[in-house]
Amino acid sequence: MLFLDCLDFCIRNILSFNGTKKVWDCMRTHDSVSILIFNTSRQCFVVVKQFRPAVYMCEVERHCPQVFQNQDKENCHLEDPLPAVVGVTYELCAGIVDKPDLSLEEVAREEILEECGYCVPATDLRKITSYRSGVGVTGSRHTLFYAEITDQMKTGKGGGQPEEGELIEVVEIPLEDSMKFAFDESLPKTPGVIFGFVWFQNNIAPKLPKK
Ligand SMILES: Nc1nc(=O)c2ncn([C@@H]3O[C@H](COP(=O)(O)OP(=O)(O)O[C@H]4O[C@H](CO)[C@@H](O)[C@H](O)[C@H]4O)[C@@H](O)[C@H]3O)c2[nH]1
Ligand SMILES: [Mg+2]
Repeated sequence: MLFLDCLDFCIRNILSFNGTKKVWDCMRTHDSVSILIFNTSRQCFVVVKQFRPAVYMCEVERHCPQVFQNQDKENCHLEDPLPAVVGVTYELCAGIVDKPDLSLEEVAREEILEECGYCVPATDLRKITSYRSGVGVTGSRHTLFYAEITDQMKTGKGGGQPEEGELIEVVEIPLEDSMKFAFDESLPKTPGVIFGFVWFQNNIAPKLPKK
């Protein structure tokens, strides 16, 4: 495959100084977007809670390492399964970029509507920045947007697309609690939540009207 030949060539170039050959497992994934959503009516962030199978499996391994000792087994059966809640994380509203005819802003707009139920014009989305996510395994590009919403913009319930296996709970985090929330390690969350809340403190909070 051209892609792999090219990668092998690059790696050989980088490492040719000592002749080391590097073998690495990579996964090709879609780029993605996420949105830091702030409700100006009630001064709170809107985030989502989702069950993540990979997070759940890490917790299974932490609690019952013996389950993974026989690596050849394709399906592992747990006699006493951990509750699903150990695999649930707080996240920004987000989505994969899998519709080539839509701009990143349009993908973000669709995700806000599907997952959180707010109708935001794509032109109202402000790009914060983009970065590489999952650099150890995937290396895809992730773009972070900021959106302000009001209660009047709520047109649906959100919750994602159950027919695609999505089960999403919409959660509001009051601005005054957001820094404590961001650094509370007992609440599992993505780096995007922490970065987004800190970005807001530096860029938006100083301009908010004083109460
Ligand atoms: N949510 C989130 N918050 C962040 O802060 C955050 N920071 C990074 N990321 C990364 O963004 C990517 C896309 O996010 P999602 O998994 O939420 O993508 P969706 O398009 O909404 O849904 C898909 O996955 C579903 C299963 O959950 C299926 O059912 C759907 O069919 C399918 O389209 C993921 O790589 C995730 O690592 C975040 N993602
Ligand atoms: Mg999503």
